[in-house]
Amino acid sequence: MQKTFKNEKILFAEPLFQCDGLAGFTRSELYENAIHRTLRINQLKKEHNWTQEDFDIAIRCLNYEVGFVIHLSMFIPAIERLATDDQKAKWLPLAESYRILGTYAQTELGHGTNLMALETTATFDPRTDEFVLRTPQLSSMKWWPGSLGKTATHAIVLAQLIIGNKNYGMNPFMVQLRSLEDHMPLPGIIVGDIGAKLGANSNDNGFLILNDVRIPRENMLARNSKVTKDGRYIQTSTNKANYATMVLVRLSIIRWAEDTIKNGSLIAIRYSAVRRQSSLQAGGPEMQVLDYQTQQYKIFPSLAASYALFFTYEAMMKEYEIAYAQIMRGNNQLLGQIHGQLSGLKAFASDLVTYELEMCRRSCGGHGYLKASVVGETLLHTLPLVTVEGDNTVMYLQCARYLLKQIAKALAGQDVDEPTSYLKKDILSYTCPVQKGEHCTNPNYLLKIYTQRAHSAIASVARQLQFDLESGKDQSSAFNNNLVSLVQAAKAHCQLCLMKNFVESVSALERTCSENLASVLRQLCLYFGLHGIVTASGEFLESEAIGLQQLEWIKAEELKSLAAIRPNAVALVDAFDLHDQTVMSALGRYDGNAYQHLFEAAKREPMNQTQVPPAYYKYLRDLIKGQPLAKL
Ligand SMILES: CCCCCCCCCCC/C=C/C(=O)SCCNC(=O)CCNC(=O)[C@H](O)C(C)(C)COP(=O)(O)OP(=O)(O)OC[C@H]1O[C@@H](n2cnc3c(N)ncnc32)[C@H](O)[C@@H]1OP(=O)(O)O
Ligand SMILES: Cc1cc2nc3c(=O)[nH]c(=O)nc-3n(C[C@H](O)[C@H](O)[C@H](O)COP(=O)(O)OP(=O)(O)OC[C@H]3O[C@@H](n4cnc5c(N)ncnc54)[C@H](O)[C@@H]3O)c2cc1C
Repeated sequence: MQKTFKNEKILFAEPLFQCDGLAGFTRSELYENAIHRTLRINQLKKEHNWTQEDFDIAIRCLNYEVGFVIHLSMFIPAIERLATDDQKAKWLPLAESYRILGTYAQTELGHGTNLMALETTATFDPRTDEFVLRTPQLSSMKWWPGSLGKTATHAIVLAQLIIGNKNYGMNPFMVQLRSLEDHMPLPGIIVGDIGAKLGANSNDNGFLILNDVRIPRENMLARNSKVTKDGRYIQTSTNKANYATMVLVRLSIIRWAEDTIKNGSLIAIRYSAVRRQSSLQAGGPEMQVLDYQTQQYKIFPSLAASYALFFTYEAMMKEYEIAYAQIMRGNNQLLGQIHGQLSGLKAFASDLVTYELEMCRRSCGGHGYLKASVVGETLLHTLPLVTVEGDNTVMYLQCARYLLKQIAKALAGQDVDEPTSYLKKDILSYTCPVQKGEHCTNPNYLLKIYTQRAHSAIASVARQLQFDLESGKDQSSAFNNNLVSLVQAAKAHCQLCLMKNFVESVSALERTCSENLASVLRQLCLYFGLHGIVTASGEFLESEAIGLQQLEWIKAEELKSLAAIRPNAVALVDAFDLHDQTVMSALGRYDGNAYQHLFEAAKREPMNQTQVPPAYYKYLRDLIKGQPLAKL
């Protein structure tokens, strides 16, 4: 599942990467430890001639609990996508050698989603051939960018370009924030950390106020648009190309989601295999909780999601690479497709894993509430994925916007993109392929059902929008009246994408892998499809992709699938090939000794380093001895 990291032994031989001790760290210690880790991984990369992929896998092995995440995942990619060749030649070597440390400063205190309303300005001053950057009011200050608080020496600042009295919209500007001599903020720069978060507290997300900060004209990243010395704005590519960095990160978030749900399902399944509790026969032996149908119903969806997201990430990475190669050659034909696809799938993947991680946590009972189980920590670290790189609702709406354009093309008899080719079909010619119970065991039949449900959802909201417009509603009112249905249509399309990628990937694999493995993967794919229909049965019925009889057969087959998966459940999470130090969980260790590891973790608890707590001498002693308490 994860390209086996041949360097795992090297990495985890070092105490720095042994994760048990992170509990109890202060924010400053977490921050420092994260920086130390990234720089040490960089040294290991050089010492052992690791590839960039090895470097990336090492970071994933540490659950991204490293420093410079935005420098690596946004600042450098933004230079690669938004800078001219000359600017790349200047800035990339500095960034790649960590001589400058960067962030991507787009979100403001007052705006994150609505980029058109960003308040930071970059005003061209022809007298000095400079831009003057300012955050004009409180709500304008940059707020959230990772590494901005205490680390970044430079920021790619997204600001409204002003020339004369005209606003040319959001453009990217390279701004130095701190001295490279003493790390002090430069004149006009007020910068700091925005404070503790629910998780990811090793990251110094920060705020930035710009008080008339002057930068040279050549600091505007000018691949897609530039300003001439005499103040003319020249656009060399669509301004949507300035959004390219976000598209890449949305792809990375799908893999981040895959990594977190693999951790969660591994912890839940391994613990459920060793935990014995209660028995079905009076006086009988206690059962492995993994044998309870309800426990399987709780956690097998996370197992199936792990594989579904793995296959979808692999497929979308290929789709992105094709699109990006064309875009970097100036051909934006696939820009809309890749934006629409990745907006929706980033939202769907992060929604899916945050829900399933909570189910994994709950499945561990009381121990799921201990930090040492790590499943709760994993959820806390995953929660931002529903917001970062675009709030999920807004991302679904971007996907829906793309789907509306595609169905309009389909209905006009024009070509449509491959991911939406199903919209060309005649929706009325559909017949549910499941005409008897055993048909539910055919993933291809289920795929047809997903296709019809998605097609129906998109067609239905398109019709409703058209009806609202023809009834006299203006565009924005018609849209706002249908936002919920638009989100629903986007989710239907995304769930179809996951199912399609799962079915096609297993079909390709079975041509080369053993029949045993093929049969296990087919079973998991079938379960993923059945469960997805059951959990959204209302929409599948509403779309007439299935009827009540089919739903009855599908529900029965889903429960049978649980029992079929049970014998392979532990092997399927072992197949993730995750090191204990990656999972870090006392409940999910490969040796299965959950109770011993829980107790070891408890013994490491700082409060247990002394038998009698300081509070005894302050409060408890007199209380217990019946002595009057001093004034508190
Ligand atoms: C080493 C470690 C690895 C770790 C890997 C993971 C790291 C994760 C770290 C994450 C840290 C977090 C970073 C951030 O959050 S950065 C800030 C992210 N912010 C956003 O995403 C803002 C969301 N808002 C928007 O994108 C836009 O405001 C929005 C799309 C909602 C609206 O755009 P706009 O205002 O321009 O208006 P329209 O909707 O009309 O769109 C106009 C046209 O532009 C097209 N479009 C929009 N976005 C894109 C895009 N990204 N790419 C391409 N095209 C885009 C849109 O389709 C419209 O086109 P048409 O006119 O043809 O329809
Ligand atoms: C951990 C973390 C790290 C981050 N790192 C960075 C970074 O490095 N760089 C950076 O620039 N930013 C960063 N961000 C900011 C992030 O990109 C924004 O928070 C995100 O884009 C959401 O925008 P917002 O916060 O303004 O939410 P809002 O858009 O204000 O969302 C509030 C509510 O309004 C709804 N809403 C908003 N617009 C619409 C609409 N058009 N239609 C329907 N509903 C709508 C949303 O669905 C949501 O329910 C980070 C955020 C977090 C949490």
